[in-house]
Amino acid sequence: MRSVCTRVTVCVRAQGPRGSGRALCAVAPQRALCVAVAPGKSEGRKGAERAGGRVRSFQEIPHTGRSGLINLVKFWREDRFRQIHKHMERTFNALGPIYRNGEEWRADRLLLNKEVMMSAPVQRFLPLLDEVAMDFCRMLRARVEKEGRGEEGKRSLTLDPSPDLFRFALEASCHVIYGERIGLFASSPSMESQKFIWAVERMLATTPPLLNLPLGAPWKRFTDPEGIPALSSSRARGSEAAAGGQYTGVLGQLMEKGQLSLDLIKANVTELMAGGVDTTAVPLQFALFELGRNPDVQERVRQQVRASWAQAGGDSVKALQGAPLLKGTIKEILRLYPVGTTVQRYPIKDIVLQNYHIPAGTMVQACLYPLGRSAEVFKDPHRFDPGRWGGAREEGQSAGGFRSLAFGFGARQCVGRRIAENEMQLLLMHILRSFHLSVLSSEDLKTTCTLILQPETPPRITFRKL
Ligand code: HEM
Repeated sequence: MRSVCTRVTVCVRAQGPRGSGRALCAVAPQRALCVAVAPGKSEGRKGAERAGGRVRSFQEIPHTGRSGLINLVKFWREDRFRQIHKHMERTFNALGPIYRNGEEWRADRLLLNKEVMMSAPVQRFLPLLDEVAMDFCRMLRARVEKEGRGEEGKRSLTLDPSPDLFRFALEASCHVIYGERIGLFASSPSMESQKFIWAVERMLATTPPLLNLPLGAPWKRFTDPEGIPALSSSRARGSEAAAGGQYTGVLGQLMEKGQLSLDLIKANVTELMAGGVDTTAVPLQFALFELGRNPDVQERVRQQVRASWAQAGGDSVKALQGAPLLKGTIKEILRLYPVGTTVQRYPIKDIVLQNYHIPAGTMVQACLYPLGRSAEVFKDPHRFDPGRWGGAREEGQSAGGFRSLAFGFGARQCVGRRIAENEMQLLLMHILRSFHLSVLSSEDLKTTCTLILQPETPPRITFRKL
């Protein structure tokens, strides 16, 4: 294993609702270790040296000098959780993910993977995402034309796109999960859609406080059949559509195949909904900002998109394949702004990290924010460069695999990964074909950690029609 530095400090246990294992902040664990990947070069930093060849004990790991509880209280008092990613950047250096899962969980997850991770279902739901991405651009073009400045056909409009990006992510998630549009880009959504939108908004708003409490009434509402309004109608519609060979969405597919119990389907669909909205809406804000403040990069990505679009004859799915810089843009955004700031694992047996002994059961967190901004891992780490994720490895860089951990890794990696990647790439592709992007100020965005990493103030973007 590579040599890494370790540094213990206050840790928050990341545990999603219903023990989902998602990257969310909650209470202090009994024993925890935060780490960020660093290559062998880091050997020699404080605490990293070998102790006469022996493996150092867990107690010898350098720490902040306070007990976890005192640290936690201090964090609460000073409201430093919002800046925990910066705190990690200052304080952590190291790595060590390993993990376990029950057999039962694994069997269910493999069934879910068949609907959302494998290439065949992804190909089936891509057109659904594309339809929403194209609608978003149509809506934005109409708005720029109506409210923008400048000569007709070339108008520009400066706005905070975050509410529209949230609506886009919600509409796209619903289309893939339920196989149905909820009409967020329509001038007035139907009452059923409106109720659903309120339910999802409530679910997202009640999640952070509930992380510190046992499963409570607000979350239970989402596990009741009424909490998933689309469930019953989807069942009826699903069998009709499936009979006609039509793609019915993830929910329809799961119900059609009947391999998971209804309870598990409800749980998984709820989790997909909870995990799939702001996780994509927020990186899209960062992406528009970075493309806006890096016009040369923006132009390079646009040229590739245009060439690929022309070659694909206007087929979005094919065009994506010919524009790897779009994928690089997403990877680059998640490197600089990892929406979930850590990935956690509990080693099932004792391990050695950076020559320290880590007992089994210690929660080990890989801290993605400092990892993504480390000069030891990425050349010129503060430069926004989608091209760095292309085939050729950067000079002096080690194997790429664990440099991109924003979606986690292994069997427990983000189950919505393919949805998220494609949804974001498709939207950026259509935006770049339609608009030139710029920002009023190219100063770094201030970020805050409220459940996920996001801008303190959403950036305003100028969209100029092309
Ligand atoms: C840029 C977007 C996203 C990022 C960066 C992200 C990141 C992550 C990470 C780091 C994990 C934990 C993985 C691990 O421990 O190895 C996770 C889990 C999860 N994500 Fe995402 N996610 C994103 C989008 C989505 C979307 C769109 C959905 C749903 C459609 C989703 C649903 C989930 C679920 C359900 C889990 C729990 C999986 C399990 O434990 O089996 N995520 N995500």
